Formats: sequence, structure tokens, C-alpha cells
Amino acid sequence: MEVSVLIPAAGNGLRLGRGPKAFLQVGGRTLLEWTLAAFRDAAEVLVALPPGAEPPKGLGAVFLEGGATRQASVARLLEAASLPLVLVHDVARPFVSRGLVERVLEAARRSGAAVPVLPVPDTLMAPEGEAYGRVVPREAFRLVQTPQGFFTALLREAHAYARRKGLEASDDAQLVQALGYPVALVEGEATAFKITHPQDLVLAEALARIWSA
Ligand SMILES: Nc1ccn([C@@H]2O[C@H](COP(=O)(O)OP(=O)(O)OP(=O)(O)O)[C@@H](O)[C@H]2O)c(=O)n1
Ligand SMILES: C[C@](O)(CO)[C@H](O)COP(=O)(O)O
Repeated sequence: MEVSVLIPAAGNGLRLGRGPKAFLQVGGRTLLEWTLAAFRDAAEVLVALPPGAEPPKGLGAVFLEGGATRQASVARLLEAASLPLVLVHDVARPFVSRGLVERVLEAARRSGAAVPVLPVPDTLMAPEGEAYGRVVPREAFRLVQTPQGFFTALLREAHAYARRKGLEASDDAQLVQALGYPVALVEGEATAFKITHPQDLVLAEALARIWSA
């Protein structure tokens, strides 16, 4: 795959409470190892680790020090990317299929910016304090995942724009959109869920037993 894969893995996993997720073991492998397996054919893989973390050896990736936020970590990885197309993928989403990677890559090659999304499966409601509030039409919303794919020059421009305007966003697509560039949507997948809270580890351990990237 002629693409630079950027893996922000410099978070501290505060909601999970088990230290940085990159080094967390699930099914006998770290989340970083599971994630890298999905991108083993990539021409270049760059990983941002928490400051002071010892880079693991023999994984075939280049390790950099991450920043204080996800956005800052991606910005550092982006500076080091050498190919015209990038995929940005959270280490916290270790079960990403080749099919999803290829879908995003293909759409990004065509349109310059593409992200995977999922429909909302449940009733969606805005609570009023502690009480059941207004139900909003779930058809109007999507859950946003990674990998997100971009022309490298476009994502660099978006990060530079965000720095100038003081924008801070939870994903890269928002920065590209803020620049006024449309972001294409592709079909996401349930297995690429983000390991965020302790209860997510139950599903992750179960998936690890059957997963082959
Ligand atoms: N300073 C940061 C913060 C986050 N991330 C990365 O961004 C992704 C999404 O973040 P999240 O799931 O929120 O991970 P954490 O920041 O580790 O978790 P928490 O917010 O619970 O501390 C993760 O792959 C995480 O490692 C990063 O590279 N640099
Ligand atoms: C990038 C992301 O995974 C897309 O859903 C998400 O925005 C990361 O959010 P977090 O709050 O940093 O976990």
C-alpha cells in the first residue's frame, strides 16, 4: 500500500485506567501489535508514543514522541510523513479489517478526504437533567471511526489552518471540513470500535480469540 499510516498512540488511556493503550495486552498481543498487523503492507508506518515511553523493537514502524492532545500527536506524525496519501488510525481501534482499510484508501484516493461511519443503532435522546428528554432522529446522525484517509498536503493545510485559528478537534476530518473541503463517507464496521472504557475489554478479549487481520 503506497500510503503513510499515522498512528496516534500517545494517549494515557485515562477512561480505561490501565495506562497507555498502546502497551495494553489483549489476547496476548499489545493493542499496538494488533493495529500494526492491519497495516503490515503499508509503505510507511509512523507511530506517536507518550513522551518518555520506550519504543518497542522489531515492529517495523518509526516511533515519534506524541503531543499533549490527539491533534498535536497527529500534527507531529504528519510532519514526518513522506507519501502523498495518509491514513490516520487510532491505536485504540485495534480490530480494523483489510476491507475497511481498502475502502477508506480507495475513497481518499478519489476524493482527497474520506472517513468511515456507522449508523446509530439505538434510539437517540437528549436528556433533560436526569430525565428522559427529546428524542432526536437517529437517521440524521452517524458514528465516526478511523482510519481516516487524506491527501497529505490537504491534511497538512488543515492542521496549519487549525493552528492559526486555534481550533482543537477530536478527529482530523473536522479540521479538513473547517477548511471548507468536503469529506466523503464510507461504510464503517462494528469491529473497529474504540476501546475506551473498561467494559470494552470484554468484547476486545472475545474478538482477539477469532480475529485474523
Ligand atoms: N495526546 C494524545 C491523546 C490521544 N492520542 C491517541 O488518540 C487516540 C484516541 O484517543 P482516546 O481513545 O481518547 O485515547 P486516550 O487519550 O488514551 O484515552 P483517554 O481520553 O481516556 O485518556 C488514541 O489512539 C490515543 O492514543 C494521542 O496520540 N495523543
Ligand atoms: C478519532 C475518533 O476515534 C473518531 O471517532 C475519536 O474522535 C477520538 O475521540 P477521543 O475522545 O479522543 O477518544
